[in-house]
Amino acid sequence: MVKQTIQIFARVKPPVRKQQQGIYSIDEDEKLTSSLEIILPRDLADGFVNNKRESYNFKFQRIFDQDANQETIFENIAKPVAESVLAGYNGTIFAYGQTGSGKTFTITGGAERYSDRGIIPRTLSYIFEQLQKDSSKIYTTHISYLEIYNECGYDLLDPRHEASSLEDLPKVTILEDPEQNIHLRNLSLHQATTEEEALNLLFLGDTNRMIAETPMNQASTRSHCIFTIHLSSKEPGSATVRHAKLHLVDLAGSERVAKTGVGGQLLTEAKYINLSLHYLEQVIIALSEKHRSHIPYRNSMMTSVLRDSLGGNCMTTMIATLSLEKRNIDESISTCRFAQRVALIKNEAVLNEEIDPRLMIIRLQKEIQELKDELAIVTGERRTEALTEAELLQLEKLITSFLEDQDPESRLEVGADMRKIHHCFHHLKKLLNEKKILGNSIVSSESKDQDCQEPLKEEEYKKLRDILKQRDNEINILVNMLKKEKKKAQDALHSSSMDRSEFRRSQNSPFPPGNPEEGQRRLLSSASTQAQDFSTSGYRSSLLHNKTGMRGEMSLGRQEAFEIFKRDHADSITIDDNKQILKQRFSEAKALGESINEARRKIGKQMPLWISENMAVPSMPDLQEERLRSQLEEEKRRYKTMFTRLKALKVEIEHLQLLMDKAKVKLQKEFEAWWAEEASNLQVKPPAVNSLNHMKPFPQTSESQHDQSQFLFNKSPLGGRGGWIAQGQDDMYARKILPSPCPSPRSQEQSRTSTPLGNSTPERPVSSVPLTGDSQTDSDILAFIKARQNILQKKCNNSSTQKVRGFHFYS
Ligand SMILES: Nc1ncnc2c1ncn2[C@@H]1O[C@H](COP(=O)(O)OP(=O)(O)OP(=O)(O)O)[C@@H](O)[C@H]1O
Repeated sequence: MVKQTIQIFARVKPPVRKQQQGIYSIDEDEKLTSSLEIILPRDLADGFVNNKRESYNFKFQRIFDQDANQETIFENIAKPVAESVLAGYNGTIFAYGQTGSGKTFTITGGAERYSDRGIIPRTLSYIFEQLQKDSSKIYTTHISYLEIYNECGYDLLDPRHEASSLEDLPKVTILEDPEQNIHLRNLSLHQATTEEEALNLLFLGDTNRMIAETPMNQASTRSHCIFTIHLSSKEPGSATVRHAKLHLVDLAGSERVAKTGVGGQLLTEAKYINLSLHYLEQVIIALSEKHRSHIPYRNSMMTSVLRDSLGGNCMTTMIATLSLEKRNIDESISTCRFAQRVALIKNEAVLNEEIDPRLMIIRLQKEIQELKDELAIVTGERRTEALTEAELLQLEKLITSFLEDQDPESRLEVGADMRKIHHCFHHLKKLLNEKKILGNSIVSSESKDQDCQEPLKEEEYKKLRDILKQRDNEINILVNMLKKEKKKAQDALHSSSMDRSEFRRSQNSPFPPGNPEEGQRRLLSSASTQAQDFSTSGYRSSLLHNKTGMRGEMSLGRQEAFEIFKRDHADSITIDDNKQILKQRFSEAKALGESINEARRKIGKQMPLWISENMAVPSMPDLQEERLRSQLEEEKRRYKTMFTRLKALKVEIEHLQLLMDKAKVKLQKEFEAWWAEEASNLQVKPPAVNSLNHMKPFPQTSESQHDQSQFLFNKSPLGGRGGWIAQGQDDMYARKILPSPCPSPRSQEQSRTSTPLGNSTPERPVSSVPLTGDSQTDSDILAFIKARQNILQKKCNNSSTQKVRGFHFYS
């Protein structure tokens, strides 16, 4: 058992602007702890609720200042926890702090650079590396990803996510067994056999979390997320399995409601969040008080799930994320205060070992069968058939050699067959009787002779004594054998009743209720099928296609709008950068692959040469041999270095692909949100002639807004048919502003100047039409409109009075 208080660390986030930085100092001098001093600016101190102290001091195991990179955080905080998990102890790392203080950045990582990978991907990488190195045990790794939002649990890895939204999926609920162990119903476990599979699961969960978000539900800020690595290990042949869990927890923002100034739905959410963080605080206060017997874990889902991590069987670490900008000082002080209380909590981590019920059952079944066999022998239930002649002969031979053996320790081995044992007894009795008669006659004749003969020689006397001793031994051995058999039979009866109670006990294992063997088999088989589903990058791309697949169904205009949206989006720089880096890494990997093949080829060529040299003159190492040997060594070294680099590149490429995929999903999502918002705006305010003024710009950079205005007037979503897009309609309601049959002079002018590709129906006033989103149908509609316009145009030309109509919309 390892007793340890919860370890607390602090991480200071770099400020957005340097001038907003609050005043603080970190004292690293002390040996075991570091201290953080926060100086409250005078203006803030005046309004600060608790008191007017100007300086606050907090102690932490270590404080990481703004310049600490992700590698340092992993090495110092997460790696020791991962090591204890590998040793079989439970571990938890949770990040606590206000919104925007860097919890997600620390736990999951940033979305821009490979070097920004957070604790989860680095820990996965480390754990899988260690598992590969250790061949003395068989390891199994499963992943689960739980989100708690408004006190409801959601499985972020539920395969049904693709078909339904988060809210429609079955909620994860808590079950407590009689031993007060917590089980989570509807939370799926997915086997991950490689780092890549585990990263895919992380990506899948994060994407599902992002997809579920709406502007009204910024779940990432207002939900708690628990990514769990379940590790089981077992020595080959042993039925004892070690289970360890590592929870990596990204808590919701800890700010107080009053400050956030929220209302309505957001207030409800904030209340839930504050309530669950409040209950977390209650649990922590109760745990830090010495004589409290009741700890209110059950008050919230999060404290129930993290029960073991808080004052239980777990090595727990907290990271207080601090944003020490002036306006966030009071929240940071609250976070530090919370951490000080957490530091008082003592945990007791034990190795979680249990007998694998499946293996135990197999072993017991085998033993039972053996015992049954033996029991049958003892009770004579079986083998009633008489021994064959050959068997009898064989037995008698055995008895003879046993009797002739001078070794007093020798044994008569006939096996656990009562027929044979009985036969031995009979035979020995017969021999003994024969000897007796013979002996008697000898004795009588001898005694007759004795008077006239010499007394028995000492040697003969000794010989007879030995024979007697041997007989005694034989009898003892046979009696012992009989006793042993009887005892085994009794034990067999006893064990089978023990077996039943063991079986009952095993039902309290973490496997689903019911038959444990069946439960685990089901769990493993479903996990392995799911693992297959998630294992390949093909799965990831198909997932991405499904998540972003809306594009395939887009109307032409919407597609074009998306292209422009994408081009102007702030994230496109990151995507492009990552694309560039990916390209570089791919070509580096390709070059490395070629070099590796070359090195392998060289090694393959040099090896036989070296061997033949060696064979030719084995005992005389000459210069040539020495040269070949060092060349070979050099090639091998080069090969190893390149291979290691290639492996690292593969991981980096995978990660970059995940980052890009995630960015793409985010982009698509933002576009959909923007499009939908525009659609509802248009429905509220029917667009007038100058309705273009109402259109909301793309929610991006100023540069993009400039481009957007160009887009509005220069780019035609209809592939140069001479119209403009009226943004913001869902596919079914999308309206394309099309040339109206009777143009106003002004609009004609505008058309001429603003439509570069105005070749088909450009110089006409515009009108609109609802499109369906189906490209075939849309082009039919457009063809119809065009034909209609031609007719109307003719009509207009005939008409003597030309009305200025400007834009109008067909509905
Ligand atoms: N140590 C850091 N170095 C560089 N950038 C950081 C750091 N910490 C956070 N950031 C950046 O600050 C922003 C907010 O961080 P993050 O999303 O991690 O905050 P959070 O505490 O998880 O917020 P929320 O409660 O909303 O989830 C992100 O853009 C992130 O990249």
